[in-house]
Amino acid sequence: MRIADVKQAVVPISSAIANAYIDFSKMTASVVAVTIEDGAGRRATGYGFNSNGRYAQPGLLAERFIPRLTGTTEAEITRTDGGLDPVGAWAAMMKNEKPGGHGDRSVAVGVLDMALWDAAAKLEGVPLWKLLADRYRGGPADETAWVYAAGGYYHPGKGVDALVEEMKRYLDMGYSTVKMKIGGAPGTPLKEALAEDMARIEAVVKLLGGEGSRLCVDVNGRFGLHAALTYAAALQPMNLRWYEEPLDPLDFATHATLAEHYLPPIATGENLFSMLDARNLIRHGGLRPDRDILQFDPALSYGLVEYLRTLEMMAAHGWSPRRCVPHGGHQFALNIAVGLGLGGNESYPEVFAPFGGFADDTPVTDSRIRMPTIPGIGFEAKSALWAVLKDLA
Ligand SMILES: O=C([O-])CC(=O)C(=O)O
Ligand SMILES: [Mg+2]
Repeated sequence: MRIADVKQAVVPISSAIANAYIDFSKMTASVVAVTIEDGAGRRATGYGFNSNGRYAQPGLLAERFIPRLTGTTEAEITRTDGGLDPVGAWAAMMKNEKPGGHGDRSVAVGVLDMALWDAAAKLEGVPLWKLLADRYRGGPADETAWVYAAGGYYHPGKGVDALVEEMKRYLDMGYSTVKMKIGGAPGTPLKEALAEDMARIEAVVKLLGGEGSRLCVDVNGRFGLHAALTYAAALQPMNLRWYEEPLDPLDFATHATLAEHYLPPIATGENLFSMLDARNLIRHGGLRPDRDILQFDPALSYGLVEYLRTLEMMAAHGWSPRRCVPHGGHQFALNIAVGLGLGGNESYPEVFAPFGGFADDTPVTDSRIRMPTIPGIGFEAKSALWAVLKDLA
């Protein structure tokens, strides 16, 4: 195995939407193409990108991670069975990086890691979900994955009617569970903000036939403990599917306090970027392995090599992989969900195109989706995304 070529580019992933913490008017993503030669005359190009919510990392890629990857030896990136070894590539990329302080470096490594797994599966001629089930699960992959429609963003002039219309479109597409943003009126007195959000939530729950268990709400880390508890008291009787990122993602003790007072599921983790951060959440966040949801996004958090460590850590703490529903709505996490038996995956039917969304011709039925069978992650089967990636290599 030899790294023949690595290309990178920065592309916009911007739109006029906002959550409670940021707007996406200037959001960018890094995309990479990594070409591998296997020494037996076969070549494969894998592609990677960094999900949404963190910006493109061209400097880190150009200065540190691409040179380390192209400088790897055959032995470092070849498995004993002859296949490409993303684990060895990961170790080479992380040489001379101190522990802790993950920041944006986990994004740069995650982009390259995605491309390496895409290439590894292509070299073996199998879809990534199958390669993962074969290498790490020792059993068949799941036949379908549970997916839910994430949206409900703030948008200038968007009122309750437009929110309900949006959610109705998701139901018409085959999703039965949806997610909306809340907590997006900072500066408004808490009582008024809560009243406004409860009107938005109740309108969507009404559309869902009164079933709160089909709605997730996402605060994007905006609340402090007082606001989180005030909302929790109002939300608890609605029995929502989950209450997401109510608090700062790294404030573990405060999560533990909230979890003592809010009984239905809490979801968090999309802004934790390493196995060690995830372990701190499990150790100190007071989350409950029988109901809470972990949303680590492999594309933002050092890739699948690190995600495998996170799953191992979870197992050691009594957490099933079914508690994981990754953030990001991308095909990489969907392959991981099906191949490794996670609880499902996020989906963005109307935002973050073309990086969000799955292969063409894989319709969602009852909030479940099937995988394409082409080799790799399946980017070539998603025409809008392939149009962005294909000229990179
Ligand atoms: O709005 C965002 O940053 C995305 C997000 O939280 C999610 O998909 O859960
Ligand atoms: Mg979120």
